[in-house]
Amino acid sequence: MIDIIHVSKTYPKQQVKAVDDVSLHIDSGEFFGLLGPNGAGKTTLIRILVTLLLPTSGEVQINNQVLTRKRADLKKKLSIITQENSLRYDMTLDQVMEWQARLYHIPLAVMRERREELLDFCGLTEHRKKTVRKLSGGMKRKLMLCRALLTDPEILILDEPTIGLDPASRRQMWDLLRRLNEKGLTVLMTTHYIEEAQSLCQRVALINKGKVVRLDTPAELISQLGPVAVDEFDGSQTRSSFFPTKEEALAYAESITNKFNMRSTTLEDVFLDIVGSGLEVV
Ligand SMILES: Nc1ncnc2c1ncn2[C@@H]1O[C@H](COP(=O)(O)OP(=O)(O)OP(=O)(O)O)[C@@H](O)[C@H]1O
Repeated sequence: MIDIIHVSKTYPKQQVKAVDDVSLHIDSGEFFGLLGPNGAGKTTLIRILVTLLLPTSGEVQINNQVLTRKRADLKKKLSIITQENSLRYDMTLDQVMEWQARLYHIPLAVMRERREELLDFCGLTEHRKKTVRKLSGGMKRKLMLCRALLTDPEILILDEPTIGLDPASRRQMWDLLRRLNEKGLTVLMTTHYIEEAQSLCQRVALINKGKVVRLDTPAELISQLGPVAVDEFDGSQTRSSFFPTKEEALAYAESITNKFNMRSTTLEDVFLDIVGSGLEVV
């Protein structure tokens, strides 16, 4: 499990407070989402989680032990997939995995066995002799997933795992992540695709200006806003209103003259409501 305890980060030169007193507890086996607009502090927070950045104050604990750069035993439990494609284009898939094994001192025999399993799991076995430059965007993402799993982490951290992927590749990645989570892997991810968070995450934290402004299950966040939405177009823009029941939504819809559409509220509505409302902190 991960405990983020009163973590703040100020970038000294710019004096930007990117993360502002964030505390979060993420259980073992949880699928957890960090959502927030551009510049909210999500990437900074996950870089702190994997000790790529040091917090200005506060600490991170893994299984109740303080994480520092020197704690190789704790760092081994975490694996990160960053937003950037960090693969070498001249390497084959097999070579990418071998390279990773050497970096992490994984014995060759162990690497071979895991590589077979992981390439098969991600549906990449038939492409193993190709160089990275010949892979599609979706395949590259899957290879980054295989590489991140080679060290057999307890916690997988993903920064925008499906950015730039087409809908089919995105759903394939969702299935892989779901299956990994079902096997017990703790998953923490950031995403701008709110329907992705709604579909995958057991809990989400909404972050803005470095602070956690909401933390709950997607279903609870939707229920708090009102599970039935009425969109009305007033001739220049669409406005959404939210209601606890269909009856109340219908009563409202009948009282207006604008064209309307009634639908289920989504996590995206919650996100837009919070981000657009000046954000009161919980
Ligand atoms: N290396 C850096 N030096 C100075 N300021 C930075 C640095 N990295 C990020 N920031 C600033 O910190 C704040 C948080 O940025 P961060 O990248 O963590 O946000 P984010 O939520 O991940 O954004 P996005 O969704 O766009 O990836 C922003 O104001 C950003 O400009």
